[in-house]
Amino acid sequence: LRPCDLQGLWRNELGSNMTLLALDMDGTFSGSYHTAVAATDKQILVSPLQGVLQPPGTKGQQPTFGFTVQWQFADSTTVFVGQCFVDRRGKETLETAWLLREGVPSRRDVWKATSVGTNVFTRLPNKME
Ligand SMILES: O=C1C=CC(=NNc2ccccc2C(=O)O)C=C1
Repeated sequence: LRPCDLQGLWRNELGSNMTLLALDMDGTFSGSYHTAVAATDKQILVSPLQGVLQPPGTKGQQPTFGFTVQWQFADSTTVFVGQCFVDRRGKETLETAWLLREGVPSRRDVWKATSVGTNVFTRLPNKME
C-alpha cells in the first residue's frame, strides 16, 4: 500500500490552508486551519484542530480519519471525516466530507444550524524540501 502521510501542509479547493502535525502513537494528531472563506468582519484567525486516524486496515486501503476545527472567530465548529488517496504518480489527496455547526440563539433556529459539504485537500510542497 502506498503510504499516505497526513503530516504537512494541505490546501482545499476553497483555498484554505491546513497544517497537520506529526501523529501521536495512538493515531491522534493536531494542527491548525487557516480559512480562506469564512465571512466575518473580524480579522481571520488561525483555528486549532484535533483529529484521529485509524490504524492501517487489513484490506490494503488507506485508513479513515476525522478531525474537528474549533473556529476562533465564530461560535461554530466544523468536523471533517475522510480518507487519503495516492494516485499512480504518488500525488496525495484528502477526500473529505464536513459538517459545519453554527451557534444559534434558540432551538427554533436549529433547523438552519448545520451545513454539510465536501472538500478535497491537496498537499502543498513544504519549504523544507
Ligand atoms: O463560522 C464559520 C463560517 C464559515 C466557515 N467556513 N469555513 C469552512 C467550513 C466548512 C469547510 C471548510 C471551511 C474552510 O474555511 O475551508 C467557517 C466558520
